[in-house]
Amino acid sequence: KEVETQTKLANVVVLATGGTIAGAGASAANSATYQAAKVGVEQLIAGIPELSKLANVRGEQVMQIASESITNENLLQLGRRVAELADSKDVDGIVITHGTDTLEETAYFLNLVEKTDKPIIVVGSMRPGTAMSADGMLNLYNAVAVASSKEAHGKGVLVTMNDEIQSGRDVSKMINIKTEAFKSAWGPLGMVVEGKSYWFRLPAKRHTMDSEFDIKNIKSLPDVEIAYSYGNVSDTAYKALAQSGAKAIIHAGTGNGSVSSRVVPTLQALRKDGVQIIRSSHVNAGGFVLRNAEQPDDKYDWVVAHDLNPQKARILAMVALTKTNDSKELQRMFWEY
Ligand SMILES: NC(=O)C[C@H](N)C(=O)O
Repeated sequence: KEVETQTKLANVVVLATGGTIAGAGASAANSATYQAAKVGVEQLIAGIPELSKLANVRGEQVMQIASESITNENLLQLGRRVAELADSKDVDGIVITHGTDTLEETAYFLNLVEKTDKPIIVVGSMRPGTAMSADGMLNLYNAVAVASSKEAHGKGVLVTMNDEIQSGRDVSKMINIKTEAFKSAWGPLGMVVEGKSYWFRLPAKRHTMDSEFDIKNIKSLPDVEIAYSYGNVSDTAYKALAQSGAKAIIHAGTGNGSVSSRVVPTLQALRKDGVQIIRSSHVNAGGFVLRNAEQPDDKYDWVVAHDLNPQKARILAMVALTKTNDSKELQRMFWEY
């Protein structure tokens, strides 16, 4: 009987990339002072014997870095490995352990470019495994639970943090000191409790199987940079980014992606020179940027990022620019993804 249940378990691969979930501190009291990316994937898996009841789990160490240091090359490397595994009939679900600083970027990237309906779950932790009340163990357990479930198929790339199942597209790190750190302006898709998932809503935006992007066709990612806005902002950063070769600049604007009158002429000129200008918002709980509100985007030929925060807008812009440099097409993509 036991053998029978064993064979029915899903095959889940844990791709480890580093982060605090693989972090280690000097003492159990060190919840914030520690080194990220120290513990290997085998040790992470071995630390949760209960995983073997959920799935046949094996690990692969893809990289071992703190996620603030992730590069476009790292993203492509990870994306390609995920695609290979998703193509394998021996793999039912994929979990990626990741630092939380750029977790939302990687999750959104994979959501755009992986052509599979198999579950892909990105997970991290806010405290290292050596700390009191470390959250990584349960987050990873929940990730494997969702990755091995039938219900997670076709829902795009997901993130399991703090018992919630979030869409990789929507979720963002909102605070860096609480375990309740990851939120979406539009709410979680579901919850995981004791290894079982409970679903409440579905993602509405195009993703994975329904996406026009495919990691297999992406050789490299173009340079897209972000410039932050605030009172008394100057145009220095925008000019410097364009000069260094940025194909698009994400304007991390105030409010509705508004642009200071000191910066508008520079952004108009940069657009004339061929740089795509994409207006997003850095407001805390989630921006909502509309075309021709605050600025005449039609007239200036700018694009709006709608509800994507600046770092997510950078991801979509890079992926989109591998297909087109037409601002109308870019705008369509920003509405659809
Ligand atoms: N909580 C974390 O994972 C933060 C860490 N700096 C990282 O992103 O790798």
